[in-house]
Amino acid sequence: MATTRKLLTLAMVRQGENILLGFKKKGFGQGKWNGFGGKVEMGETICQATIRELEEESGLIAKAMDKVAILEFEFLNDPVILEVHVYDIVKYEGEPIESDEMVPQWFPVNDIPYEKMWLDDLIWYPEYLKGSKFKAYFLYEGFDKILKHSISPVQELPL
Ligand SMILES: Nc1ncnc2c1[nH]c(=O)n2[C@H]1C[C@H](O)[C@@H](COP(=O)(O)OP(=O)(O)OP(=O)(O)O)O1
Repeated sequence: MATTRKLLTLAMVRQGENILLGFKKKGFGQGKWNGFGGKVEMGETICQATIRELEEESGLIAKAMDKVAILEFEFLNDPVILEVHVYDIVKYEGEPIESDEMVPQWFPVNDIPYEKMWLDDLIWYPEYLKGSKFKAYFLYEGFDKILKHSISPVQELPL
């Protein structure tokens, strides 16, 4: 089966011991808490898409960011691989506001609502919270079962 890749972004916003998550009101991942992001559109760089999606979904304007991970998601019997570029938003302006897609809320990092998040988050958030840079791969069967995964630290990530 020939595979195709879809590029997506995910912006992580942390302030000290708190992390900002958004409750997805509609679309893919509806009913889950997640970082802020979406598809990279035609003619856009991954960085531009990260900034646009963060503003659209949370109202925050990214001023400095650092790529921390690339996550690959494959779904059994689905030729589309999701390649999610994860950025730590180091500096931003504005206050979180509810959007059409997301309801933002701060959570203490030791009380992240993993039971209402993607299963894979439980695996890679701890790496992110440690400050590591990494690549990870997840093979899902449906949306609620991970058949296989790998996670490996890296020194550098491509922009
Ligand atoms: N498994 C998993 N864990 C953590 N985060 C994610 C996943 N799968 C994902 O797709 N994501 C992230 C990556 C993106 O940030 C969003 C999905 O974006 P989506 O809502 O599909 O993209 P938009 O461009 O905003 O969508 P529409 O506006 O076209 O509906 O979840």
